[in-house]
Amino acid sequence: MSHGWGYGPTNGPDKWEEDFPVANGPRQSPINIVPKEAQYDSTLKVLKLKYDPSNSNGILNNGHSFQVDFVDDTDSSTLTGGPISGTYRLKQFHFHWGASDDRGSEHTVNGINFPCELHLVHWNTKYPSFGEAASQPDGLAVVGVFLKIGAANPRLQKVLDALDAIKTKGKQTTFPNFDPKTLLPGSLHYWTYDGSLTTPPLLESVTWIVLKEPISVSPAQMAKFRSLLFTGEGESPCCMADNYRPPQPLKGRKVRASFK
Ligand SMILES: Cc1ccnc(S(N)(=O)=O)n1
Ligand SMILES: [Zn+2]
Repeated sequence: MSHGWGYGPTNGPDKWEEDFPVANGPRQSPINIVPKEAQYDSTLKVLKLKYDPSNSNGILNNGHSFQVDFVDDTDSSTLTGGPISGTYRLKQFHFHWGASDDRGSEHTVNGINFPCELHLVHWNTKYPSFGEAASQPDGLAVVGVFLKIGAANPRLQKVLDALDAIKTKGKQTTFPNFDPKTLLPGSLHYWTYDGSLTTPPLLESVTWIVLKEPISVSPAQMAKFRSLLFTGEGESPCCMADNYRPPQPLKGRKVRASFK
């Protein structure tokens, strides 16, 4: 790719291997999850997510999605338990979504797409920084949450109300006192497998933890996601949507389930 990666016909997921050959590696993400083929593992622990709302810092349109960044210089917002050992700190959360409600998630379940998927990105504190951790096979843990069309989700609204201030690429604003725990479903039952970042540099450093239960999002709220732009101020506008990578080959990996 002569220009930066993206989701268009000339720089989208099928082209990423040109600059990021790991795109064809053995543990790429996302994947299609087939519940009947997932192995129940009774040794998997309960997920423990402990988030301090005062750690939420800012919200940024990065030109591929938008992300809410967290102060991660202490162990005040962490993920422990589940399939991981040790302590992983929350770095940021972001979403992937479709131009229409029939697509948008990265992971699929029995080949079914959801309109949107939330990713909460955490890094292993056995490494000195997120950047260091991202290059290690056990460096990152991402919790994935599906969003399903239904009633408007009041917990999502605070995030969506901030999007008017970050419409174009590079715009950011403050986003204090937000508890990402409010975005989680009632059940923390999950599937887990060894994978990668789903956007370049596609590093194979992610323990994926995909929650079985979706949270709701209304059609009007989905329209809010789609009101963002991939493009910067003054550029010809391109609506931010279809910012998802399709499922990748499993290549012999096992998906485990924390539930029967
Ligand atoms: C922080 C980060 C970078 C790239 N990709 C991801 S993702 N989509 O795998 O969570 N997260
Ligand atoms: Zn993501």
